[in-house]
Amino acid sequence: MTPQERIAELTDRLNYYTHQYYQNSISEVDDFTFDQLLAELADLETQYPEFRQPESPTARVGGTISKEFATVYHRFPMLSLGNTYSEEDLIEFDKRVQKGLNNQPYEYICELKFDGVALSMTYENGLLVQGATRGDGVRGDDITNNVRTIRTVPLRVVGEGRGASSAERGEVGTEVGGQSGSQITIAFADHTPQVPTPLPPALFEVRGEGFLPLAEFNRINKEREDIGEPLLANPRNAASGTFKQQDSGAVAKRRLDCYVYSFLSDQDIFQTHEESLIAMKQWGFNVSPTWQKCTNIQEVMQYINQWEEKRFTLPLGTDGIVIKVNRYDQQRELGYTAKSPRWAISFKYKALAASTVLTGIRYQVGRTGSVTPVALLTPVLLAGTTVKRASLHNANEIERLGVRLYDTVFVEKGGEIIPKITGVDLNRRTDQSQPIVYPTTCPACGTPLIRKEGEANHYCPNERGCPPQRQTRFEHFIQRRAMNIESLGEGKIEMLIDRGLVETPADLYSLTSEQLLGIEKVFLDEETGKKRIVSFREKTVENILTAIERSKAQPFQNVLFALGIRYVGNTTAEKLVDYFGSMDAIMKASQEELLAVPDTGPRIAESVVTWFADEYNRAFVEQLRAAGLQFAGEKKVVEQEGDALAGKTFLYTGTFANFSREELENRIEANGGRLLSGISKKLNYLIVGENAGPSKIDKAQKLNVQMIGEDEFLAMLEV
Ligand SMILES: NC(=O)c1ccc[n+]([C@@H]2O[C@H](COP(=O)([O-])OP(=O)(O)OC[C@H]3O[C@@H](n4cnc5c(N)ncnc54)[C@H](O)[C@@H]3O)[C@@H](O)[C@H]2O)c1
Ligand SMILES: [Zn+2]
Repeated sequence: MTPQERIAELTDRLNYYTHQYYQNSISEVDDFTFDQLLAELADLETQYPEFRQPESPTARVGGTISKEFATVYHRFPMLSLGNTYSEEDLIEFDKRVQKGLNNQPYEYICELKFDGVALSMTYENGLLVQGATRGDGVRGDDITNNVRTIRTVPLRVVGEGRGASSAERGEVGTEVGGQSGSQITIAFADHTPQVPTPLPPALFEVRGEGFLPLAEFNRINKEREDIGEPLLANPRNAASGTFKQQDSGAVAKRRLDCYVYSFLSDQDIFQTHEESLIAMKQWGFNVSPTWQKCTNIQEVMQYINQWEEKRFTLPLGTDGIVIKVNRYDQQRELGYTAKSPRWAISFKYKALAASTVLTGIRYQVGRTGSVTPVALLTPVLLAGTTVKRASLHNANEIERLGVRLYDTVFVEKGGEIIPKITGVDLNRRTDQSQPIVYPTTCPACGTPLIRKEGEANHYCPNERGCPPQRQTRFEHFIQRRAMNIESLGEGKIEMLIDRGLVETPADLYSLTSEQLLGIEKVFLDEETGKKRIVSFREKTVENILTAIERSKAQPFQNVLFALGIRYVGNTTAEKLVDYFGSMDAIMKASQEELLAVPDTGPRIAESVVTWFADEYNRAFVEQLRAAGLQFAGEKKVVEQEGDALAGKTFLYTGTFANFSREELENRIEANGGRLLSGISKKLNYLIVGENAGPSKIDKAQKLNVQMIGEDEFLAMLEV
């Protein structure tokens, strides 16, 4: 391949990855590979500037704007950061800074590089007036409504100091619990203000990283697994996808967070970046306490080393550190390239890897029957924890890696809690290695596995008889958000099933204390080899039976969720109850009727109809009814106000001064109108609010749908 061809190829490939990454929140390659290809392209372009493509990714900020949101122009460009993976590069950077500043003294502020989505937030007279994405650096998407859902982003900034927290005072002992099981104590640097904190100016902007906390990411995935939804790939892409959603109600359900790391204003109220970090914290912004001032590059190196492993204890994913020249006048002196500031750089950690032997594979069967292979490894130390397992996702992944049993494999720890296998050390493959034969039958019950068109996972179709599926169906049923009988956890269900006391969760309601008293089982912890005895003593039995009895009062919405219908999570259950009001109405509903429920698509509708069509499931439901569970809820009654909108269909976009989304929907229905879920020829009116989505407006124009404002809508109601 000639350099010219390689340049063209790299440009295309990198632009494609960039599009996938920013537009579709998908990483087709890992960041290290991406950065290497980008560096290769930059090198080639320096050598052969004549072949440089006009759309080269080397001089542009990666993202773009999308049609779903209104476009905003940034007051100050939102740039990228130069990045490096080596100490040598960092020393080079330091030399450039030194030279650029003509050997004046300077200091750095080091921060963690948070792995999420860059956000810009503008405040006017203390109020949050705009939240935007970085976009192409010049223009971004107006996602104000989504940014407002972040609880740690103040909607209003009052200039009073909030007083320093213990972390800011540099006290040791703040606990950060990102990793399951381990609590590490971290000492943060001293962030005591050196100068009095000024009041915030009338107009200013803060920038930060919007992220999905790891705990939240895991919670969401656990829920998705429970109802049979595909899992989110990683916290960064999940955060990016969430910020792009239109429905800020759905965004609010994922508890996003934001660490703020930069301040911009026309007024010079700070001399240094450090002052701004301290002040933003005092004004009520969420500033991570992990930053530190370093007086030379050696101290920067120490900071880097110090955080290499410790960063895994933080509540979010981080992929490196960011080094910034502290003084603003010096930042100005150093200036910018087209893509990034010359006064800052990021140092990215190479993913922490270790090599170990794959000793076996355990195939786990989930509630909805999906089979997931888990790699069993010879224990190895990685980022401060002993790793014995790694995720392998599915059969495709095993094939992609070409991994065999007893191979030496590389395991890496990225942002996720469970490490993953990233490759095979072929040099160390021995005669002992054996191909992995993916099971064709369920490892738990022997039923032949099936694989649905287009799905990566294999399933065990024996929903009823398969022990782990049965077990997890109970776990689903007793969880707090369902029937709330959590006192049955810790192996107790297994014991009841083993004894033949229960077959389905409905059988719980006929348990008696005579049946339970005295049951005992010894559990052996595989990892520690410790024994644990669970026995049903008088007190335990009493607690369990009381909890079962009490669960009969759980609202209908919880009961519907507890049934364990695929794709029917908590939110969907709530919507179904709002719409139909009772179990009988839902059981009778046709696919079409179900589709009329807000946010219910064909996948859910089909799943509900199929589930209730099954006699076994219906018998289960009847048993629950006989036990006295709540089978009806509050149907959301829309009190009719009139019929001014009768026969007319509506859809809305944007936000409104007089109504919330819900109020607007209620008013439409209360006046005889009907809400549609998308723009089609059937739509009569599109109500356009503030920050309306341009793509909806485009489509409405094309289909000649009448667009009205909030006032016109109100006027229609008056008739
Ligand atoms: N895997 C892929 O397919 C793929 C595709 C495109 C880009 N990428 C990744 O994205 C990177 C390019 O993205 P980029 O241009 O956003 O650069 P970047 O992510 O390397 O650096 C800039 C960004 O860092 C973030 N940041 C986090 N903590 C910060 C802090 N304390 N201070 C300042 N900024 C902080 C900000 O969001 C800022 O916009 C590449 O290096 C690559 O790793 C990956
Ligand atoms: Zn099975």
